[in-house]
Amino acid sequence: MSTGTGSPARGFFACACFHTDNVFLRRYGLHVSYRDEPQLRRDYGLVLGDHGCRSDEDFNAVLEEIQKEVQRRKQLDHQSMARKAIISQCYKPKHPEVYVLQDSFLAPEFLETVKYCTSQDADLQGLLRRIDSISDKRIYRLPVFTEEFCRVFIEEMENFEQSEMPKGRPNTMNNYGVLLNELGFYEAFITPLREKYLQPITCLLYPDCGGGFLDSHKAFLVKYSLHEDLDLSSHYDNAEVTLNVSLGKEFTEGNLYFGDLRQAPTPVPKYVEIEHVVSQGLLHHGGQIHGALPVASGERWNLIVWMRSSAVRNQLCPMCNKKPELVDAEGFGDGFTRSPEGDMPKTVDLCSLI
Ligand SMILES: O=C(O)CCC(=O)C(=O)O
Ligand SMILES: [Fe+2]
Repeated sequence: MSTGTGSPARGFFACACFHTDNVFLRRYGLHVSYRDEPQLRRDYGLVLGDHGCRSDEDFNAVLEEIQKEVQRRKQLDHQSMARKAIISQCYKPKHPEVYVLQDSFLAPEFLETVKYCTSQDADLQGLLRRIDSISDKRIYRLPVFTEEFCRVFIEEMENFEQSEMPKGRPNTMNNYGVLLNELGFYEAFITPLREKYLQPITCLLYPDCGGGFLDSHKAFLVKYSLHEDLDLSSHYDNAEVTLNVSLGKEFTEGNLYFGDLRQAPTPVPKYVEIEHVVSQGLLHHGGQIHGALPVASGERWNLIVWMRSSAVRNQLCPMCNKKPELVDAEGFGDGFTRSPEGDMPKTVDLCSLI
């Protein structure tokens, strides 16, 4: 199902768990699932207590936070589409040219790597000679954009931020940043970036996790500064493969850290800390537990592309670990499709990483 032609995405769904699972409680830095109050007390009473939620008042505040978040999620698609319509009618871009991906935005080394990956004799060993393997966790660093493109792209995002346009937030954990779908960046930028440039690379790096069968994404910018979000709690992405590109501007600290795969947590996780290199990107498995340390000064902007493979996630929703219960959604939804039983591509060996 390609949308590389610029036609809107069709036939994608979300999983019903979006309305119940992985609700982030900011003040305790915890993710919880919620069905009703007795279930919350039963499943999380102890761990909430350990995190300082002790009085009835604390517990009621938690309940209120969860109900507000669930309500927000129920209205999310509708509100996002409404914002997108207003933005497409009323927003005046400062740099309209950045909305259509050009080779000139991309680092020459990245273009070379893509060229290699699309050549007939490309293999993993050859690719690994061209990109940096950062740890044994299958995290890789590679140049992606030119520095000039990063500068202009952030300028465009700041122009949007300073405009009167309605703005959503990237996810429960990031309060600042930009949802690229609402700004109209998918059709001519993110979709071709995924299909034409990233997939040849991820196909070699993550063949066991749908890296060769990516068919949708969620893309956004995150922003950290002393007056806004400082850091990001530990989490895994709703993605098979994630691209995280450092765009600038000037900042200190704010390193990323990576632990185990969500499917294989060890009793004492070993973390690897990774610095940002402006204009370079990291590719990692979406299920790798990770977070970001606080920035100490300046402003940090990163482009995040959560890439999804329906062939993989139709079997098991990564957020609830069950067969997905499909619910209608706008656009790419959360990347699930209603596939006839057994249409999984033969070569995808369902993330057998346990
Ligand atoms: O802060 C970052 O660069 C990482 C963001 C991230 O992991 C996410 O939004 O999923
Ligand atoms: Fe993440």
